Amino acid sequence: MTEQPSLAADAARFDVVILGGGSAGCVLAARLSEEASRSVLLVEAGQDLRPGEMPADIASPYPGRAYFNTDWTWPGLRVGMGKDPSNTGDATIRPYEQARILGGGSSINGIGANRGSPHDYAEWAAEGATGWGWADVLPYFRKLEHDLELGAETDLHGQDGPLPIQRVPRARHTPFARQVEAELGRQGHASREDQNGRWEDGVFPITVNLDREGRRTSTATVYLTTSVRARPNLTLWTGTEAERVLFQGRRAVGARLRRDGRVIDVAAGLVIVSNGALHSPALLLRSGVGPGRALQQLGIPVVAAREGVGRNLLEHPSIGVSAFIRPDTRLPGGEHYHIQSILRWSSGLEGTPPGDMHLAVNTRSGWHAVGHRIATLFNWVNKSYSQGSVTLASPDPGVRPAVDFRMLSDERDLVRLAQAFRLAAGVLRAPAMAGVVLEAFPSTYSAQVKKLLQPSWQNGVLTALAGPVMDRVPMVRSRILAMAQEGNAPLDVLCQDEEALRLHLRRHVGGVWHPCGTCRLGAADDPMAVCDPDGRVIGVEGLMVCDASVMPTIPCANLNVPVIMIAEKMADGVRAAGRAAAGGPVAGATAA
Ligand SMILES: Cc1cc2nc3c(=O)[nH]c(=O)nc-3n(C[C@H](O)[C@H](O)[C@H](O)COP(=O)(O)OP(=O)(O)OC[C@H]3O[C@@H](n4cnc5c(N)ncnc54)[C@H](O)[C@@H]3O)c2cc1C
Repeated sequence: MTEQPSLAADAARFDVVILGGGSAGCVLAARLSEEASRSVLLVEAGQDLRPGEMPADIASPYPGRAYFNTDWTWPGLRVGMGKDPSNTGDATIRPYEQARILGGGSSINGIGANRGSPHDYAEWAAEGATGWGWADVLPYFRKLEHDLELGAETDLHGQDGPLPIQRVPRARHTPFARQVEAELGRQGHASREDQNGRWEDGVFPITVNLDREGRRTSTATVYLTTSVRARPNLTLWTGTEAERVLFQGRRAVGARLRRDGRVIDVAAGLVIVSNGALHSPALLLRSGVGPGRALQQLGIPVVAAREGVGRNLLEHPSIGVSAFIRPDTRLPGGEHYHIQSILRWSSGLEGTPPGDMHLAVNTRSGWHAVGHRIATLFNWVNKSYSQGSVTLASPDPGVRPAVDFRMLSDERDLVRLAQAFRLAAGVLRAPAMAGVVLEAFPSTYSAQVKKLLQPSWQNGVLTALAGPVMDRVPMVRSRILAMAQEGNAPLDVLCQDEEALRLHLRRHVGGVWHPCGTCRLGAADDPMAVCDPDGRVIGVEGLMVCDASVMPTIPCANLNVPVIMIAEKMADGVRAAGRAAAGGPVAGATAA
C-alpha cells in the first residue's frame, strides 16, 4: 500500500477551501466570504457561469436543453437503476446526468423549487441529525428565498433572500394542464395554491426559481453576484478538479487539485467537500475516508474507517405515462416553463407519511418538435426507501465512481410506483380527456429517447420532419412512438396485468436526478453516519461535507432548495464556530 501523500511545501493557503461549486458550494463561498477576514477558495471542475452571461439554453425558462447538453454534465457517468426482472439480476445500466458547471445542478436542473414536508426534517432529527427539525430549517428556507408573490404573506415565506421564487399561474396553464387538473378534481383531488405552504395534498401550480424576467436563477449567479466575486478574500477557480483531500495524521490540511493539466496543492484551515451526492463520497474514498476493507483492496491508505461513506444512496423512483396531444392543447411555441402543476397525494401505504407521492404535469416532453407534441404525467415516489451505493471502481480520479441505485429494491417503492402509474394512466384514459389526448402510452427515458433529446441540429431536423406527419397520420405516429419506446408493453396490458406492470417498472424505472444520502448526518456514535450534525466528518478534523450527500433520508421534494438550505445553515455554523474560536459570541444564527 502507498503512503498518504503529503501537502506540498509551497502550497497557497486559504482559511477555507470548498471543493465543488454546485448548488451548495456557491452558497458556502458567498456566505463564508462575507467576513473579510476569512480567505475562501472555491474549486469547480466545470466552466464558470457569470451573472448576465448565461448561455441562452441555461437562462431559458424551458430547461430541457440545459440538462441534456453534454458540455455541462459529467461525461461517462453511467449508473445502475432497477433490476431486471426479479430484483436479483444485473442492474439496468443507464447514462445519468450530473452537473459539471459552476452552480452545479442549479445551473442545469428542471427549475422546480420546493422544500419538502415538516415530517422530512423531523425524520432527519430522529435519525440523529440533531438541530435539523422543521423549526430549525424553516428560518433557512426563508433566508434563501425572495418569494415574488407571497414574501410577506405568511411566516412560511421569505422576501429578502437571493433566490427568486414564483408559481406558474393557472391563467397561463395550457388546455392540457387544465383538463388534467379538472380530471384530478373529478377524482377527488383538491386544487390548492401554494406548494411551499402548509403541507397538504392537492393539485398546485408549480413553484419555480425563475426571476421576474422569467430567467433561470442559479446559485452561480444569485449568490456569486458580480460584487461578491469582487471580494478580495474570495478566489474562484473553475476548470479545476479536486483529486483528493490531503491529511496530516487525521487532520485535513488541504487538497490536491488538477488545474490546466498541472497538479497543485492548496493548504486549508478547513476543507469542505461539496461535490454532490455521487462525487463527494468518491472524493472521500479516494482520500482514505470510507469502509476500511474496501479502501485497502484498492490500495488506498486508510485515514479514517467510516463504513457509511457511499452507502444510503437514495433517489426518487419515477415512471412516466405520456400522451400525444391535440395541436390546440399544446404549450405555445417559444420559451416557456413546461411543468405547470403538480399533484401531491398520499399512497396510504402503512408507515408512509402524508404526501408521499408526486405527479408532475409536463406539458411538453422535449425541446424538439416531437417532444413539443407530447405531454407527460411524470410520477415519482417522493418518500422512497430503496437504498443503493456509490463505490470506487478505481482510485484514479479520472475514473467515474460505480453507482448502483437499486431502485425499487424496497417493495414499498415498487407497490407505490405501480399505484402511481395506474393513477396517471387513469387520468389520461378518462373519457373527459378525449378532447385533448390523441394517443396515450407508457414512456421512459430509453437510450433511444435520450439520444433524441440531446440538443443537435440533426435531432432538430429529424423531429421537425416527423412531428407534422405524426399529427396527420395516426399509423405513422403509433409506429414512431413504439420505436422510441422500444420494448414497452402497451398501456392496455400494463393497466390490466399487475405482473406485466411490475416488470415494466423494474425495467424502466428512472430517477429524478435527486441522488442524496451518501455521506449522511448522524450522531457521532452512529457507525453508519459520516458527518456529525454540523457536517464535520466523524473521525477526522478540519473536514466537512456540505451538499445533497449529507441528507439522512430523502425529503418529499426536488432537492435544489433543500440543498441550498443545508448550505445556508452549515455556513452559519462555520461562522459561529469561527466566532467561538476567536472568543466571540457563539450564538450566531443569522437566519431571520
Ligand atoms: C438534470 C437535473 C434536473 C434536476 N431538476 C431539479 C428540479 O427541477 N428542482 C430541484 O429542486 N432539483 C432538481 N435537480 C436536483 C438538484 O439540482 C440537485 O439536487 C442539487 O443541485 C445538488 O446540489 P449539490 O450541491 O449537492 O451538487 P451539485 O449541484 O451537483 O454540485 C456539485 C458540483 O461539484 C462539482 N464537482 C464534482 N466533483 C468535483 C471534483 N472532483 N472537483 C471539482 N469539482 C467537482 C460538480 O461539477 C458540480 O458543479 C435536478 C438535477 C439534475 C442534474
